[in-house]
Amino acid sequence: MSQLTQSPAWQALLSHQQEIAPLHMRDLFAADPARFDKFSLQFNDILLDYSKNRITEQTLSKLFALARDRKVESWRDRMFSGEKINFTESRAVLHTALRNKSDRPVLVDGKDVMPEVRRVLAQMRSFTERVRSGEWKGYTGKKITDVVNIGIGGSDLGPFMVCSALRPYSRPDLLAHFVSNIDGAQLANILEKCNPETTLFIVASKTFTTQETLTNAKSARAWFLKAAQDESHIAKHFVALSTNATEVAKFGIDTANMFEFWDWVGGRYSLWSAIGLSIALHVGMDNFEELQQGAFDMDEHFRSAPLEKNLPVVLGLLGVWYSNFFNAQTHAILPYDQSLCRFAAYFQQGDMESNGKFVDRDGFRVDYDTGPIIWGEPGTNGQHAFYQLIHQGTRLVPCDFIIPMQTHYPIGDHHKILLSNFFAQTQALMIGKTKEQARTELEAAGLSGAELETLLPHKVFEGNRPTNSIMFEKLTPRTLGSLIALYEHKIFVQGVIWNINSFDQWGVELGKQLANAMLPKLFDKTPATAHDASTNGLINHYKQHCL
Ligand SMILES: O=P(O)(O)OC[C@H]1O[C@H](O)[C@H](O)[C@@H](O)[C@@H]1O
Repeated sequence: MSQLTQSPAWQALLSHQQEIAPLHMRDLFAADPARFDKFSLQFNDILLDYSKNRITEQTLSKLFALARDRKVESWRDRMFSGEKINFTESRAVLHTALRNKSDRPVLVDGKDVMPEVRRVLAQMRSFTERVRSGEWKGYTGKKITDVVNIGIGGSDLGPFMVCSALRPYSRPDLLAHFVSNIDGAQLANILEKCNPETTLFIVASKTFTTQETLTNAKSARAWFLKAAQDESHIAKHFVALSTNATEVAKFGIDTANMFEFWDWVGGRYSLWSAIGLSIALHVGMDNFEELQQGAFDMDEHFRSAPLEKNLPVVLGLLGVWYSNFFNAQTHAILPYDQSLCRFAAYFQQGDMESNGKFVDRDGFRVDYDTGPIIWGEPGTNGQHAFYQLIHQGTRLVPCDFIIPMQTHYPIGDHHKILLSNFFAQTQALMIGKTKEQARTELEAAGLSGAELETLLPHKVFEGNRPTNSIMFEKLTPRTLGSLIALYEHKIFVQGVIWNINSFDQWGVELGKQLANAMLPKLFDKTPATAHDASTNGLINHYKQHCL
């Protein structure tokens, strides 16, 4: 048994789970009118209601004891202070420094990184202002109308998610597009909409070695040069966001047009860095800094609030409760806000790349589950697609429901309808519908006898399905910043409890290695023999049909 699973705090939760499992939330609510007040927290304009969880006060105190036992607070302080907690890459983890709005220095290897952070922010401000004002011109003297961010993973998902979320703050004459997939379809579809004279390409890659990004960027350059004819025009239409100046120069982008960030920024935590340039272009630098400010607000809360009042800690511990003590395999993120349509996709990388690890910090295979499968779609679309399983399936699916109280798009009573669905779904998942209630309803509808009995079991909802509800005033840049940081720190808390390194991602390497080795063999007819029978068979099937 691992240190974690044999710890008294873990063992106490294991036996406590036996007491909680038979309890139904509707009885817990009936027994305690103050349950909402006890189990909800407010941070700025964000309300977190976690009362619809299978918990009692005892559960929480045992979960907080686990957090203390795992030294969550000291790990948190080590992260903020620039210690190299990403030990497999020997790196500090300092996305929080990128949005540090205080005058506190942040030291890496004894050197304050804040002057560099501020230098790049100023560079971003001056560049975005020139582009947005029209002072920065394309090669024929026209202003930029389209920005195409070419990147993948952390160099795509964050900016894409935020640009979609903050669309109400954007200008219609400066559009942001995103190309990530190596599948030429995506690049082709976007280039179709763009004019080379007025398009700015942002090549976003932390390492500047990522195959997809470099291939897409080369093709974009070829498309551009076909019109512009002259390589000297590239400087007006291509900029790079990277930690790797050497590779940027090799690619042919002048390093004067490079916006730098640093190896202590993880790819999936990089939207706060120069990787956010497309956001700053789309919504303006003031709004980008507001987004950072919102994240900084949450950082301050995470650093200073007692665990019991700490939103990221509470969310993290509830996730551990279901993953490890109720065997929940997944966690759904369900924003009732179309603008957050990429929020779950963003945190698929954020969470699954961070905590999808089977080896602990000491190199041992864990004997407990780590990161859950993250998924989700905006409400109400999900209701008409997969909610059936959440309501009546055999699996426990803890869900986060997220909604702004005010909409940027006040059309008729759309938003009230959206809100009513939001309120109703978490209630339905909690309360369910008993056999007796279902029977009464069927009888009221005129059914009886065998007909009623046949239908009855299908009309029962067990309920007792856990949800968190997150409500906030309006999806502003600042609130969005706080929300993203909330989830980032939740992931951190869980990684600490599970004793894993949440900041490396070796698991993405093997597939890349094998693909690189295979690529040169896809150009001639020589049958593949070097692999297993399935892989040989697939490659040879392709060769027979296409070469
Ligand atoms: O920014 P890049 O260096 O191009 O990396 C892009 C992405 O690719 C990698 O495979 C990692 O899994 C991601 O964490 C990263 O965000």
